[in-house]
Amino acid sequence: MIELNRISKKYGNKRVLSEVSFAAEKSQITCLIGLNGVGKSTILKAIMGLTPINSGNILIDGQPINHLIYEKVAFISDTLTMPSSLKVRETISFMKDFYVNWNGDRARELLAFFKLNEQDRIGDLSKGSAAKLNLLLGLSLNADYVLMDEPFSGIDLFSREQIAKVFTSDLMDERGVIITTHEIQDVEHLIDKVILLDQGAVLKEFNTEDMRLQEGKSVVDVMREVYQA
Ligand SMILES: Nc1ncnc2c1ncn2[C@@H]1O[C@H](COP(=O)(O)OP(=O)(O)OP(=O)(O)O)[C@@H](O)[C@H]1O
Repeated sequence: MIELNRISKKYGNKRVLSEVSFAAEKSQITCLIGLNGVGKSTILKAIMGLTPINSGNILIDGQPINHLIYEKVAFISDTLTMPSSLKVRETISFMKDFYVNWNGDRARELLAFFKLNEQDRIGDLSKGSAAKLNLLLGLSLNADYVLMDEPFSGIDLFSREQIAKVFTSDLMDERGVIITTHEIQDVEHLIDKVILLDQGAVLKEFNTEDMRLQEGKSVVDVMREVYQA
């Protein structure tokens, strides 16, 4: 389980996160939702130890963040950070050399599933193909948890459907996933838990199935209630 306990974060004098607490469990997809600038990416970066927090703590399987984080947690940011001159094949080869937990079979599987061409240069990839490659690179790590920042951003309908399919495949089986997205209708049926954020704080947290069964409300219904109140 990834646990955030009352974490707060300031950039300079600007408070971005205020005592944020939630837990994301294995075998579940937890979705962080909030308007632009509410602090979703900052939360993911804090979990990865990429940005220091001012107070609170983060535990991964009961342990504070340590140097083994990259073997336990894969972080798929919203942009592909590989040099544009590299080919897809070279990028995959780089990952294989760099990460001890690289899973070559899974990479080949995803390469075929996304119909990516190994000979294409990163700089020549369309936005959708770059997002798919980014996903491939993150999901080909044998990590217990996957953090995804806006995997659907600016991507066409069919590519979004293809990416959403990966969420229900055995690639995700036991993993704990935390995703941020504005494209809630693409993932509504896939997510287990929602954390609604506003001004750096948790406004509401709920299990999507319980919400449907007990109150007959979709995620969008709850968002309307909460944000338009
Ligand atoms: N390195 C930084 N230095 C200063 N301020 C920052 C930095 N990174 C983010 N911020 C500010 O922190 C706030 C939260 O940013 P963050 O990127 O976490 O929001 P977000 O919810 O992911 O936004 P979006 O939905 O637009 O991706 C914003 O006001 C942003 O301007």
